[in-house]
Amino acid sequence: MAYLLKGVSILGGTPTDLHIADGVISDKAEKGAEVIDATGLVALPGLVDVHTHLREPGREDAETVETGSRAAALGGYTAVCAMANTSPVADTAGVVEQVWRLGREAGLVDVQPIGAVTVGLAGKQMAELGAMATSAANVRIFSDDGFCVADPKLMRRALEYVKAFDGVIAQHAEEPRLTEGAQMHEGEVSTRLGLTGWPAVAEEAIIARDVLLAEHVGSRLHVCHVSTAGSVEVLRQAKARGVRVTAEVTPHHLLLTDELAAGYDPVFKVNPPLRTAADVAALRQALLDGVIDVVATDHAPHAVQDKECEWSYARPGMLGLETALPIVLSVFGEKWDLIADRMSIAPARIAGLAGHGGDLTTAGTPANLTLVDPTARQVVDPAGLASRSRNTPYAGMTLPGRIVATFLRGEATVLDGKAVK
Ligand SMILES: NC(=O)N[C@@H](CC(=O)O)C(=O)O
Repeated sequence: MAYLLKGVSILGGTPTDLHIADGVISDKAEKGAEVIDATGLVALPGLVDVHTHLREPGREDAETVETGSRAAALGGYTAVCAMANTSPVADTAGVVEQVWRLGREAGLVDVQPIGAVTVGLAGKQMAELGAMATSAANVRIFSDDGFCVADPKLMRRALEYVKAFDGVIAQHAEEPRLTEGAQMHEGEVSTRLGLTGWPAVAEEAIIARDVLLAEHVGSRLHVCHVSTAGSVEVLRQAKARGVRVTAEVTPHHLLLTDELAAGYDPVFKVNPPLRTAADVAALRQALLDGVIDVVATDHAPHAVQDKECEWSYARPGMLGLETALPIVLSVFGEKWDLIADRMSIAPARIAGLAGHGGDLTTAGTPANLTLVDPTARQVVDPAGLASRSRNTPYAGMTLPGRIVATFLRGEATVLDGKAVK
């Protein structure tokens, strides 16, 4: 299939014609190419999410690789990294290969499995990292996300181990003793509501420890869902010293605050919790500065019974894939170079996904891209989402930026704002 995107603006530049043929960007017109009128549309390299929960195997009632892939494509993504906290846990070559195969069968985005750091995410014994790395799934990111690798000796060994294949440990930074029973951010609002607090220092202490460990062993560390101003300062100092650390922030931590817990609606319960307006401001600045490298969704679908219940019983987590770009656009405006770097180029580099985050002006680049109408406004309707779950914190909000089309290796996965399959 060949396409001609007529009058498209690549990263907000002067309108031009973009040719796609044989899976790549082409420098010449192809006979019989399907013409898409792209006047007013912006082309971005396909978005890449380094932190997605797809729930398969085990919780197919909340999401499957296929439904999550469809949500991703509709959100402008061409690749997602699937977190390991499935059931069974993705801690063996067998499970990561299963997820990878399901992703290929769905064929809507590249699904790159993340492997667990420890067996069963239990934090006791290192999983078979080497076997996962050399499996067909070619795992490079390892994470116990949902849980912190709290044991410093185990963390050190894991960091050392992945050096052999240029892997990276993605840490869920949460000191477990400091967050026992935690329900929301520890601060004024938690005191007022009488909910047990999750103090900022529980995140900052682990990041501080881990950057020192990564520095000591000369290995790569990635910090998941950074949520506090203090964490930003720890990262800023570590990067200034040359530590090999990268970090992500979620769309929800760039927009929402702990005040939302006041209504006790569990849709706003998430881990790490929503923080204060001062934290939100620091995270925004850190993304602009590059102290935080990427926006990652932490797309965390949950079944109705796990969310529509009492706050303290609800699972933490929010949907993210279908709203990430609109949220980032609403926060930063049309900063296309920033958006392309933080949502595609840098995440592709961190995850080692060659072929994603490429230069759309160069012929031969794999045609992984998305077309956005920045002027369109859409009201978020949970019932209209492609995800199998409904736990979006943005219901009823009007957001800018409609994803019009997405292409994976030159094949449309989304056209006219609708999934092709
Ligand atoms: N981010 C979340 O709030 N939830 C994650 C895991 C976790 O980090 O707790 C999930 O898998 O649901």
